[in-house]
Amino acid sequence: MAEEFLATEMDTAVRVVHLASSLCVKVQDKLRLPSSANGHVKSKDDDSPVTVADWGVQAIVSWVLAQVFGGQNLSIVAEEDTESLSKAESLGLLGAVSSAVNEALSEASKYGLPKPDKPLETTEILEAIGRCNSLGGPKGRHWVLDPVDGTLGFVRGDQYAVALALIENGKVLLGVLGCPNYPVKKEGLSNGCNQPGTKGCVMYAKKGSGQAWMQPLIPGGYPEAATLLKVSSVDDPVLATVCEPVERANSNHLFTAGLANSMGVRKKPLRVYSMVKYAAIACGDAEVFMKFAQSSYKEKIWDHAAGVVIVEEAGGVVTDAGGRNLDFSKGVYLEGLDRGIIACSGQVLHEKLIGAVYASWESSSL
Ligand SMILES: Nc1ncnc2c1ncn2[C@@H]1O[C@H](COP(=O)(O)OS(=O)(=O)O)[C@@H](OP(=O)(O)O)[C@H]1O
Ligand SMILES: [Mg+2]
Ligand SMILES: [Mg+2]
Ligand SMILES: [Mg+2]
Repeated sequence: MAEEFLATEMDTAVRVVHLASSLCVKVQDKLRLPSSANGHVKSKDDDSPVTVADWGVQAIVSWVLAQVFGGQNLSIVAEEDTESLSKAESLGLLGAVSSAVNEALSEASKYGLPKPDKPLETTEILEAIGRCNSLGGPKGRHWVLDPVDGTLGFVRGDQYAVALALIENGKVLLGVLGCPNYPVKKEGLSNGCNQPGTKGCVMYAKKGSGQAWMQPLIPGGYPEAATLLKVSSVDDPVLATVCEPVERANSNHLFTAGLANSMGVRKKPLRVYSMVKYAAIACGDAEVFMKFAQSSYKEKIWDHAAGVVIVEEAGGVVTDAGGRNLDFSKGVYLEGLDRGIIACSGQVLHEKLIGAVYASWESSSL
């Protein structure tokens, strides 16, 4: 019998996101200790934070993908690089990354993944991180990774996500989101996620399957059960929950409040770090997600690829503010994006929101 399309890719991606999420949980716990907080976080040139977890996840995902699919023709587009980590003054940080990576990889077989014969040397870890320097593009297969999305949320002990997607010829074929702090609902648990009282899940979907799935995160291993995800059936804006980025610098809160108000939304917006916003739409906890960054900012593919396919396969709609599909074929950036990104649980809310965008744009340029 022919193997199911992308079966190995999907299986590997889901398993490695579980493993990566376990690394993040441990690092986030350590960040709570005042003694290690500073040593595990660094500022990038744009003043955004990067942590042991960002580099650690990028290293293990890259290493596992290379083991399973061969390093030769592997293309990985990912957020982090090795520049600051390779500097002499970063020796302590590199040591912390190395410990986190080797601790996680020592558990890899519990996740059904390959495991190194001996702990990886720091040179191998830097190589794995540095290999993820592909620029993507319109042709061929590219893995797309945001090792920690919402790093600000991560360092603040809040929501964040591990996001891995596979793009082929510009289309997102599969997406996986690890959401270690996502509150898994009781209703979800009754359907097979049999870990009462836990938080944390991994969501995943394959393009065109019409299905999106959620597994609980379980400590130290890979779960048997998965639950089907479905977007909310609410299409009345009065009942809808709108989510958006926490930081004003990342999305225009005033503009989105105006849009929400004009489409008839009454509830206060839910401000959540990271692609957990896509997760909330996919599993029916929210109905609308909007992000309107400053016009000088170019959205990156790793901030959206996994979330978009999961929301779409769970029954939702994701477009730019002009109603067009996001274009993942142009390299690292979502080139040609019209103003902002909107994701809705269904067509009705989506049409109302697009209408509100047009009305507001016309009135603002009068
Ligand atoms: N100026 C600006 N405008 C818009 N977006 C930006 C900007 N700067 C960064 N980023 C990217 O936003 C990612 C975090 O988005 P969030 O939706 O999680 O924002 S927020 O943290 O809740 O405010 C964040 O992802 P991570 O770096 O992976 O955390 C960035 O890729
Ligand atoms: Mg990100
Ligand atoms: Mg990131
Ligand atoms: Mg970042």
